[in-house]
Amino acid sequence: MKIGIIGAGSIGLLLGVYLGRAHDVHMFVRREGQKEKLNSEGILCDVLENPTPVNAHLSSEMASGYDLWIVTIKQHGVEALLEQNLPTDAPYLFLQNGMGHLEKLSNANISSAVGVVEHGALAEGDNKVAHTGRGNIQIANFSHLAGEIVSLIEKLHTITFPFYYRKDHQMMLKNKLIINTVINPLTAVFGQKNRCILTNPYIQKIAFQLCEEACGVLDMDISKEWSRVEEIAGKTSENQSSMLKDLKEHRLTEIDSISGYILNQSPLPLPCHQFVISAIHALEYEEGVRSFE
Ligand SMILES: NC(=O)C1=CN([C@@H]2O[C@H](COP(=O)(O)OP(=O)(O)OC[C@H]3O[C@@H](n4cnc5c(N)ncnc54)[C@H](OP(=O)(O)O)[C@@H]3O)[C@@H](O)[C@H]2O)C=CC1
Ligand SMILES: CC(C)(CO)C(=O)C(=O)O
Repeated sequence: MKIGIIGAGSIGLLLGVYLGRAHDVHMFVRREGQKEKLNSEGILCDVLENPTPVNAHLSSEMASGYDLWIVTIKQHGVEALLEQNLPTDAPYLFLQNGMGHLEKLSNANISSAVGVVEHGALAEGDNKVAHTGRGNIQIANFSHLAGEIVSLIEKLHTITFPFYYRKDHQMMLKNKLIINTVINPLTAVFGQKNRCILTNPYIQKIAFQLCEEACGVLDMDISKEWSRVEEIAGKTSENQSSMLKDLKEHRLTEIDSISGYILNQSPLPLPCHQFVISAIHALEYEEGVRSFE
């Protein structure tokens, strides 16, 4: 397949390095320097022997003639991307954490699928990625893709880099959202690795309260979801969450489309969510990436 990947950060590079071994992969980036590096050196990954050659372009150069677009930019960039004049002859796969993008997608004139990434990845420069946690990517139809999605997944799937089909996009994204709304803000506020959810009883207590609030809003079973939070915190215990990494690298976090999404869905006040959102905004302010509104 001819695949366009929009965004070459941690997840974009990870997809590029694996998919580029079997497909004609084109990376769409916004910096000329990154484009040149990708074109001349390909993508390197710590667990793969050779670099994967790819073609790179500026994202302003997106054109028709592709079989699939994969969007790996952060949530807060999705709106601006959708305002571009996007090619409409191929489907789009959106891999963002959170659920803030769904409303924007339902108003866009494109066929789309949404997915959750259960790999850990860390960009180490413009064309290098560390594959820090092996997992899979789950995909569900969002709009106008009904039968097509299964054959897309069959083409993308390999044993070393698996893709799976999920029937219900809401359930898939809600499961991931609960994990992110509990683990991400707490690890970022306290500057701790994911294991703190299990090893620090004070943090664990707040984590459980966040989980309870989120389950109430999303109508999920607290005991099942809490067990999943514990399981993921255990499996990723040595990871720094993406929110903690964003703050350390002086970038805006995805707090508004993760925890903010849950708060906005709730008819009742959610004190723990309200607090962690304000705390992350305060940390973003200290990093110089948020102004006071
Ligand atoms: N990293 C991980 O392990 C996981 C991440 N996710 C999710 O995946 C998504 C991507 O995360 P991640 O890869 O970590 O994020 P990164 O910040 O590492 O990468 C995002 C990339 O998008 C680029 N970008 C932004 N806007 C545009 C644009 N308009 N055109 C082209 N490129 C653009 C940025 O470019 P520039 O460098 O120029 O700023 C950056 O390289 C997020 O929603 C995250 O929550 C989910 C699970 C795990
Ligand atoms: C699962 C988890 C919490 C792993 O770090 C993640 O998705 C993230 O950091 O965004």
